Amino acid sequence: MNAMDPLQALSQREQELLTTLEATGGGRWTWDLRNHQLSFHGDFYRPYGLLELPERQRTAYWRSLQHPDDMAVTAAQLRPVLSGKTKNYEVEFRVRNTVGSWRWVRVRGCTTAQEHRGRALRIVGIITDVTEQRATEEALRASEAKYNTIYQALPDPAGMARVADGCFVEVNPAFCTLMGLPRESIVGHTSAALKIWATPHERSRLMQLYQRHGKVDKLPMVAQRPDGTKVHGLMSAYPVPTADEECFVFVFHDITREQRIYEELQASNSLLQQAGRLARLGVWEDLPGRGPVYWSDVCYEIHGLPPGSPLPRDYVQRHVAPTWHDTFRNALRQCIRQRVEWNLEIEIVRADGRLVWMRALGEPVVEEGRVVRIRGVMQDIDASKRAEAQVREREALLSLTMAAASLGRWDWDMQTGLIQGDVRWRAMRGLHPNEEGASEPVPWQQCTVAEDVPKIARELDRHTRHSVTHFDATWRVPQHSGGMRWIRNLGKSVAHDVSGHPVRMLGVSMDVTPQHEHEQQLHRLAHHDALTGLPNRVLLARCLTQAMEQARTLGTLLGVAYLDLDGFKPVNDQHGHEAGDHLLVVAANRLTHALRATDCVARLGGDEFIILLPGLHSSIDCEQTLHHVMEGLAAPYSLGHESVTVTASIGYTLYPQDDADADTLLRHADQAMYHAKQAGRNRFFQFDAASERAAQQVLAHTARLHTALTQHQFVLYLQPKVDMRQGTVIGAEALVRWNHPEKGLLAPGSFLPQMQGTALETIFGAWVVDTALDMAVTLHNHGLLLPVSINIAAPHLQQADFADWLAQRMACYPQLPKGSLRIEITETAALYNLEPVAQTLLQLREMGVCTALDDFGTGYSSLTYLRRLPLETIKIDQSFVRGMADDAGDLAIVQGVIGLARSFDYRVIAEGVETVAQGSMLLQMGCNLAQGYCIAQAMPIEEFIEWVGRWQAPLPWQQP
Ligand SMILES: Nc1nc2c(ncn2[C@@H]2O[C@H](COP(=O)(O)OP(=O)(O)OP(=O)(O)O)[C@@H](O)[C@H]2O)c(=O)[nH]1
Repeated sequence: MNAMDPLQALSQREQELLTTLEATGGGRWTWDLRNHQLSFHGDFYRPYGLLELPERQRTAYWRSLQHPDDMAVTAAQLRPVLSGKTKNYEVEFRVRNTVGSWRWVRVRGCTTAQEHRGRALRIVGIITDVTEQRATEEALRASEAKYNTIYQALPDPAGMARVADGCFVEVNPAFCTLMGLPRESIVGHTSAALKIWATPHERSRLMQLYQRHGKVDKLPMVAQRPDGTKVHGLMSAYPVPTADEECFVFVFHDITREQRIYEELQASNSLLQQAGRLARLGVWEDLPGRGPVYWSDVCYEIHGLPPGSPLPRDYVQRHVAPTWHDTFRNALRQCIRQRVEWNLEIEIVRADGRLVWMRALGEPVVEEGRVVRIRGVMQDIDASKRAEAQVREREALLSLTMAAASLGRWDWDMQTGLIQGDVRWRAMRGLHPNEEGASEPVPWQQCTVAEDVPKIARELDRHTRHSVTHFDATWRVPQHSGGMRWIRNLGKSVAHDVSGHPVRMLGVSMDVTPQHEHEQQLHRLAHHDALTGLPNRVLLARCLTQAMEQARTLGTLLGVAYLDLDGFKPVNDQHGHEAGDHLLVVAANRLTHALRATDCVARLGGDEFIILLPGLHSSIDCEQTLHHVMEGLAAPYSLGHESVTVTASIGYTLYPQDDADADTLLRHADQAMYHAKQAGRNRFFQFDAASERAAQQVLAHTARLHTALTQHQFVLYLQPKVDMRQGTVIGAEALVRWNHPEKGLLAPGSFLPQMQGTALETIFGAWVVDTALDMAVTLHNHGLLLPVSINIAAPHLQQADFADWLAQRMACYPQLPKGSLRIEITETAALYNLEPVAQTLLQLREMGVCTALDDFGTGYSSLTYLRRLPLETIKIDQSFVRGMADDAGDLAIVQGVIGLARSFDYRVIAEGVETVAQGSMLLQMGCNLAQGYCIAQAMPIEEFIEWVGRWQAPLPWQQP
């Protein structure tokens, strides 16, 4: 190279620099501040149209091209350069080129000349277009901001770490939040130091995979927070190229929530499984054309297969009962073709061959318009199905039974009071099954007659309060035909409200009309007399109780009358029993007609009736009615061609004047009736309380007598019987005395009559016999072979075994010779049936016991007795003996008796001989035997023995 002069070299150098500058696209400028001259060099200024302008216009034009927004910045940058504060100047601003586009230019300048105070005089510089560079920088800045935002806002923990030591280089806020640490505490530390992983093994696993594959993709890892809680996540790590050291960026995707949902799902799935097992509900899945692909354990159990065993390929063939093959296949087919759910109850064949009922439900699973699966549930319903069948069978049986028993069924809504029943129930109501509205519920009150409603309401009320018991009510149901049926209804509550009251009752109805009629008939029979139809004793008792209560309540009198027909027996005897019956029926009718409707007449039996007359005010009221009754009864009764009359004897009493109980009232009326009979019949008597009291006294007296007997207060005295002519003692009559502890010695007249007809009479008789026999023995022992006579009451003698009984008594005294005991029977005593008495007397005679007829002449049947009884002696009654001296009649009787005795060949003895004259008269009439005060009074046996030894007959008797 040739050497150049320095100026040439400098100019060349300048040219080279300018060329270099232009090659980079830049331009050069020079600013002469002294001359305010701005010079532009280079092609750079061409696109701005500057070089085409004359030199002097260029500065202003250039300024006009600048963007107004950048003016202030440009000026601000320039100010310190101009003032000389600084020499270098750099500014970027926008300039519009000739096509109107804004271009960014960077201007750099440097002060090359200054005045002495430092102010710039000349500045030179270059200008380059930096539009592209700024665009690139701007894009980079935007990208950086974008990524930073993502990085910062990323919800997953992320960061960068060194591969070499695992130190964290950068971490995002999510990472800090996860760790609960500030960024500064993390960056620069290793995961091991921070104990980020649940186990050290976690990190080594991560690093191994990273080393092996150069990255890690979604590795499941478990991190832990400083408080020890575990965080499940998926770790991804990628290498990041950095200048100086090998790093990787990582993102840890927190899957705690997913994990929790997964675990919850698993838990609920296991719960579902458990619920399925409990409900015997199995879950299954089928693939179309392939059959089952999944069965839960319950499905296996239902089919009797061990859980987990291979699923049956030919399910229908193997496990669906043949009768259900078509149904089941159709359901599956329709499910696939028409995408419809199905629900079947079918029988399946278990592995052990047993047929069981199963319910199966299926639904199609559609994906991309195609049924890809069928899933569903199955349930073992065998038990309920069989129970259902049993219920159906029972129901059928019940229906059959109910039909056979003609029972109707009903359902009673106790809240609304509506009742609804089946066909038979409706038929009982007289409704036709096809009748319009027949099956509609009706108010229960419409099912019966108004009279029965209160009774049913009471039963309903009772049942409501005690619903454990049955509802049981019988009511009447009117029929269209006009009749009435009796329907019994039995019910049981089946539902209750909160307070336990029944709200619904089910029950049955039965037609009990025949039973009811039968019952009524029985009731009639039980309470009425079959012959007359009048109330009987049972119904009377009820009526009487009611009438008594009514009388008490109303304060009126109740008449209770006892009526017995007079002379009814002869009607029977003469006209026959049927005629008697007819008369009774007519009499009953007459009685009914003679009485008021409120009165009551009942038949006790035979010809006895009771009349109840309520609402009376006095005995006059009662007697007026009874008069009327008697008149009615006394009218003639026609029996066939004949006509008879009967009368009535009535006794009555008035309640509560006679304040007795029902039975006693009847007894009182009966007693009064008895008195009416006694008084001659065809009359009525009111019950007399005074005579009742007297009767009571008799009873009390009898009791006293009984006590006296047991306390040995009775004694036998002996009254001698003598032969007046011979002056000899021929025997003694034992006469009883009561040695009364207070009243002294009482004669038999004061106590024997009260004994008559009572049970005591016989007991007393036994005592008399025993005592008399004792006395006979005593006499015998004293050498006195005298017979002792005792008085025997007719009832005692008439006892069937009297003779045997007496023989037994006498057998106790074997030492007594025959004839030691004699008996005397009073003819006034009623000897009804003479034949047996005659037999007894014959038997006695054989035993050596002779019989005397006492008080002869005072009775009516004396002659009959004499003729028919085997007697030995007759005794002339003392009343005739006492009167024979003054009364021709008595004398005639005495003579007659003596004559009769002679003709019947009886001995005759006179009683009550009180004077020697009477004895003489008797002797004259041919009666030698006598007893009486004139001879001796009755005396104790000791005295008697003594008396016998000293007695002598009065002289007049001894003369022939
Ligand atoms: N025809 C008929 N007679 C009966 C019936 N029941 C009882 N008797 C008879 O009725 C009679 C009633 O006897 P009494 O009352 O002593 O007969 P009476 O002739 O009225 O006598 P007094 O009552 O003493 O006046 C007896 O002969 C019974 O056999 C019956 O149902 N029909």
